[in-house]
Amino acid sequence: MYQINAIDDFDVTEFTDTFQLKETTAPDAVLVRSSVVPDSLITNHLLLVARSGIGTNTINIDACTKNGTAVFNTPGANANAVKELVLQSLFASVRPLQAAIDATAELSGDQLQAKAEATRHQFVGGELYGKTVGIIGLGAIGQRLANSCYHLGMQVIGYNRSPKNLQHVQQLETIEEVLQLADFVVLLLPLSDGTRHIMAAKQFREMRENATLLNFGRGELVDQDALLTALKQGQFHHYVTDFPHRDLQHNSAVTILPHLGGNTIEALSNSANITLQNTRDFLEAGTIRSSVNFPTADLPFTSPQRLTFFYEDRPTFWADVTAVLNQFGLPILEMMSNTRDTVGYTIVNTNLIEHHLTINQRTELQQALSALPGMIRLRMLDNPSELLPVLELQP
Ligand SMILES: NC(=O)C1=CN([C@@H]2O[C@H](COP(=O)(O)OP(=O)(O)OC[C@H]3O[C@@H](n4cnc5c(N)ncnc54)[C@H](O)[C@@H]3O)[C@@H](O)[C@H]2O)C=CC1
Ligand SMILES: O=C(O)CCC(=O)C(=O)O
Repeated sequence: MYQINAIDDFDVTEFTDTFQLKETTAPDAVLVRSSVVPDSLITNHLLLVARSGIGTNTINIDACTKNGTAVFNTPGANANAVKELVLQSLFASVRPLQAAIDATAELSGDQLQAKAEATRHQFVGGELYGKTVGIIGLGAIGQRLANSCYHLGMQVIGYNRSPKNLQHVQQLETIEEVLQLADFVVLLLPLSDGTRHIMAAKQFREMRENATLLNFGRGELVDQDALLTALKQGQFHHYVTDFPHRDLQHNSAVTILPHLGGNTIEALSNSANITLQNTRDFLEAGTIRSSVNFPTADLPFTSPQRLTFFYEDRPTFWADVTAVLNQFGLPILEMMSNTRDTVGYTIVNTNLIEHHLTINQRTELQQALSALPGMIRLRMLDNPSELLPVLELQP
């Protein structure tokens, strides 16, 4: 039974046949929402970290890769939720609804309707129709947002590192070009070394005075000191962020939400289900779907055992593995292999029993494979399927 450390809340009721939750310091797997995964949990035991959500900036991916720990996320699972919150924030940017609601609640006595209507001049809003929205980051959320804004009658411009094949968005070559034209700038980028402070003093100078910047990507995409200076100097009008920071509080030019983008019943349930399924499939079968550091690999588990290899990709690696398997007389019944950047991942379906491997030989096989240069993590898995006959190893 695998030991899982759930840093945030997860309902694992349906998965208790494979794993149990335990607050151990050396878990086999970590489940996490947006909390930081401490490096201390990245021990030899740690097979995977599963992030319920898309952003993996709270996980030390490099350390996980070196440790042979797969990191999973849930691309697209909360994209609609974030899109809808950005739309809600765009509408809230042009119509002062909350102030109008609060003021109306304060009114009392007779002739309420007449009194309320007399306040309307204070709450005149604007319209999104015909305005220009600039979307920076045209991934799962950005694309959905672009379509919705187009259908609201907005001019939609955008920027993505690699241009996308999209209808309804005029893609520009630089962020600065977007900033010069947009009434609303929406940040929907992941946080990485390449995107940290992607909005800094130089970029704020390019923005329109009436513009609103909406940051639903990550707080650190914005250089906060430069942002506060730019707002003070009136370089742009308003900042809406989903990422609270105390230096942003009590500033009438800033609206702060408590990281609500993916916080809908639907998105939370989509993300958690995918996370738990990814976790079970990897623990039981070594299957890799939507990992940010392992290559994708999905091979039906049709054999009594399988071996999985995560390794530094080098030309003779596979010849070395085959030589060891031959030495132990082990067949490769089926295999699937894939690479990503400098690493590779291979699943080999095999049969240790039919080939009369004793428990000792099984250990020797594991040791010989683990010792191959470049091997980061080797796993030997028994088929969990109840349909296969129960196999007994000879002592
Ligand atoms: N506020 C919230 O609750 C949520 C925030 N997010 C944030 O939004 C980000 C985007 O989410 P998705 O659209 O689902 O991810 P995605 O991976 O589908 O899209 C990200 C896009 O950014 C582009 N990109 C990456 N680096 C870039 C750069 N340096 N310059 C320009 N473009 C670049 C990629 O090519 C991709 O098209 C997440 O990484 C996360 O940080 C995501 C979900 C919820
Ligand atoms: O709602 C959450 O837990 C996190 C959403 C988010 O920021 C993401 O998916 O990257």
